[in-house]
Amino acid sequence: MIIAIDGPAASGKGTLARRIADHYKLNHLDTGLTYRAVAAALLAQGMPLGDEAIAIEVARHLDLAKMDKSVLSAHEIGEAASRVAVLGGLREELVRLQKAFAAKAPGAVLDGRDIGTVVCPDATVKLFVTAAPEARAKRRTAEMQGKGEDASYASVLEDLKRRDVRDSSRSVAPLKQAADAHLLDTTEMDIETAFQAAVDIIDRTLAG
Ligand SMILES: Nc1ncnc2c1ncn2[C@@H]1O[C@H](COP(=O)(O)OP(=O)(O)O)[C@@H](O)[C@H]1O
Ligand SMILES: Nc1ccn([C@@H]2O[C@H](COP(=O)(O)OP(=O)(O)O)[C@@H](O)[C@H]2O)c(=O)n1
Repeated sequence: MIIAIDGPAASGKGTLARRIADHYKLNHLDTGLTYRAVAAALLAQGMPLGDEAIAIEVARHLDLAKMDKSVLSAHEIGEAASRVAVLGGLREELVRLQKAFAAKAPGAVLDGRDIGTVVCPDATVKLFVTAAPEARAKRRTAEMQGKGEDASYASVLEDLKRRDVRDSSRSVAPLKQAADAHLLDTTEMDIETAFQAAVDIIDRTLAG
């Protein structure tokens, strides 16, 4: 069983993906971390984020098990990740790794931007998780402040909107809802309510 979860930044897709994987005893891959890991490596080497040859080389040596979320979740790495994510050759390399992860038993939950459209077009269930930009910015600001990062609501909102535009308008694998994905708008839902809504959709789909 494969569950594909896509959506914009800070919509809650990662939180849902982790809980759903736990609930159905599936593996979980946060595919955003793969783009973040490549961006972080380029930044650390002082290389331009548009250097596709080096980005591909980094991706070829990427070990999914060694990606450190606590380091990679930094706000500026998210911005850099969306810049490398426009590179088609890099995407091919990362999608290869993501597909191999999804193929392993007993199945997986993957979250990202193009899971339902490109990585797992035949997923058992597809969710497109969204929320109003203001709700997402509020969540991300609280998350960053909770980790002691310096964050203002206004600048986080501006950054998220800019990233949404870049992710939705790029020519390769743009962020978009797959035709057969279920829309889950979590603007007015807390985490528990969103999780229950997702489980309802998944169970209904599995029951046919
Ligand atoms: N429905 C929700 N209501 C309130 N906060 C939420 C909700 N879903 C997620 N969060 C919080 O918002 C932040 C971003 O969630 P996350 O799952 O990391 O989003 P994404 O993976 O889409 O970027 C986290 O701090 C998370 O705990
Ligand atoms: N499947 C994916 C996952 C992430 N990405 C890119 O990677 C960036 C960071 O993704 P993320 O999921 O870690 O970001 P958040 O939604 O957690 O803020 C996104 O803005 C996208 O540009 C992508 O292009 N395709």
